[in-house]
Amino acid sequence: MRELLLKRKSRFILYVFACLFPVIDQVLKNYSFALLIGSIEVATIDYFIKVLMINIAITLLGILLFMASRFMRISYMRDTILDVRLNAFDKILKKSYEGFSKKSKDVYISNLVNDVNIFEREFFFKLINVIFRGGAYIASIGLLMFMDFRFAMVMLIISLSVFFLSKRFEKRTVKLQEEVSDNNESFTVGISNTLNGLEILKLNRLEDEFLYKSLKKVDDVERKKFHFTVFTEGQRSLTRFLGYVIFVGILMYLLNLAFAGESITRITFMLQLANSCVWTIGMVLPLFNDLKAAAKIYNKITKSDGEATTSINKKQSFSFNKFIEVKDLRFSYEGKEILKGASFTIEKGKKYLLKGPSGAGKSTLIKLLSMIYDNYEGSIKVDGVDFREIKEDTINDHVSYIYQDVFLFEDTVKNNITLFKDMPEKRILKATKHAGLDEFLATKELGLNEPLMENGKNLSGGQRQRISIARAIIKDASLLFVDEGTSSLNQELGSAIEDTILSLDSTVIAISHRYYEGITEKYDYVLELNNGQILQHQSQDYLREVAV
Ligand SMILES: Nc1ncnc2c1ncn2[C@@H]1O[C@H](COP(=O)(O)OP(=O)(O)OP(=O)(O)O)[C@@H](O)[C@H]1O
Repeated sequence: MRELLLKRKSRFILYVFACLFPVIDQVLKNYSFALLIGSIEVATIDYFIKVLMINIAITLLGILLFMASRFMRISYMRDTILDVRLNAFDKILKKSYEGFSKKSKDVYISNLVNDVNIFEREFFFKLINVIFRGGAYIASIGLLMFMDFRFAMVMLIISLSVFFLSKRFEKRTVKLQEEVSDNNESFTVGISNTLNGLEILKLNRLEDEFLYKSLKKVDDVERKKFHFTVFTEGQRSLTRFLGYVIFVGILMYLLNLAFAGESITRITFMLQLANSCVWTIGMVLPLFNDLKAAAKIYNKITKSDGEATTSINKKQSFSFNKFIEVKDLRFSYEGKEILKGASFTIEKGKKYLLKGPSGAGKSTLIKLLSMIYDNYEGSIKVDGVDFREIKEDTINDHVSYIYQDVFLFEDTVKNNITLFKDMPEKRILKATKHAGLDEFLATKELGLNEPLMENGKNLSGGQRQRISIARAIIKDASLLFVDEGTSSLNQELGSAIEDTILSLDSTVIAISHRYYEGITEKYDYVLELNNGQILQHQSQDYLREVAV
């Protein structure tokens, strides 16, 4: 939190000063009010007019101070909130794929929207109040020390006692704010799931059931917010009540001074200063707890979860010229063993067809070979270098993927294929031709510049798949992973695309449940995954055996 506020140190100091401007205004107003009351005692029209002029001048000064304070604070707050959003986004982007996929993406959306909003709403509003009230308290107690040292010391001791009392509420306040944040996450995930499956819900007339579930989640969020508000307001009420009790004591003491002959102006001014101390006790102390809660939210959305987000200890870069050797590979999901000592070798330039029953672990194996997971046993080495020593980001330039689930950006066909890189048009057209996109592009007035809707909503499944295939082809990567890459294409196009994939120079490791006559035989090897083990076959032999 401190590093965020002090990132712009001089502007933060200016911000604190700006928050203190109203303190000057308040002290001056207290004094001018005391003069006004005191004018009853003096009882001359000249004195009254003088006091009135002072009051008007102080009111005008107050307006100027308010405007200056706001102007000086606003840009600092705006830039700091922008930093919070950037830091929160940065934390998500720096996550490893494995770390990222542990939570639903909607949790991250909730962090970026709900939590940032909580922070924005709570933090600066509370901070300005703490600084202003804290400043007013120090100014008031300082002036009181000049006027009546003993009285000021008693006020100080009372304030410290209430401060320690309110500290006892801190833990619970932070916890309740965290619960609000967690419930916001769960609500966002629930709503997103409902919207994602809306088509199925409508077709099966399940809307009411899901509406009820959503309402329940809204209810949970609101209940948590209510608990938080009740608890924080409860604190405020308690400290306010203590404030009233203290105020009655102060009033009795000042009445005694008045009976002893102290001037009305002085007594009124002391009353105003003491009042400002009492209100500080009543209002600032609970705000400290609210600030702590907002800071906790900031840490939650911007600080690392403790998982390794970068590969700082890894020194090697990915380079694949000969072999990838997998030895005795074991991998489990939460105790469920998927790979049980698989060993095989991938030779550069060869084409591998990964076969196995549904749920055998084929996609998992591809994730391990593309360095998405690293919590495995055994070893994976590329040209003799252990995967665990290779920086994850260095593999990206060497690997392409064609998956069944295609992600498309809300941008042109061209940018979706080149992934926003500058590439010669000739190279793009070659890739679109190989991916079977020519016919589709010919129907579009803007051709490659045809805009796509969010995730390619305006395309058919096959068209989306072909764009992803062109994206993989154009990358010209040394290693190409294909997971059911042609499943949404018809037999004719699927076989043509698979033929294209097999004609690339890349080493191909593909999962496919489809058999294309005369094409599938072009794979060099079949890796058969069964019961966590890999059996490597010459593809011709394997396919002949299966056909029999
Ligand atoms: N992130 C995950 N967390 C926990 N279990 C998982 C996860 N991903 C996959 N599994 C489980 O691991 C097993 C292997 O899944 P995987 O997707 O690798 O199989 P597959 O052979 O590709 O299956 P299919 O041919 O049906 O796509 C399955 O039982 C699956 O339920």
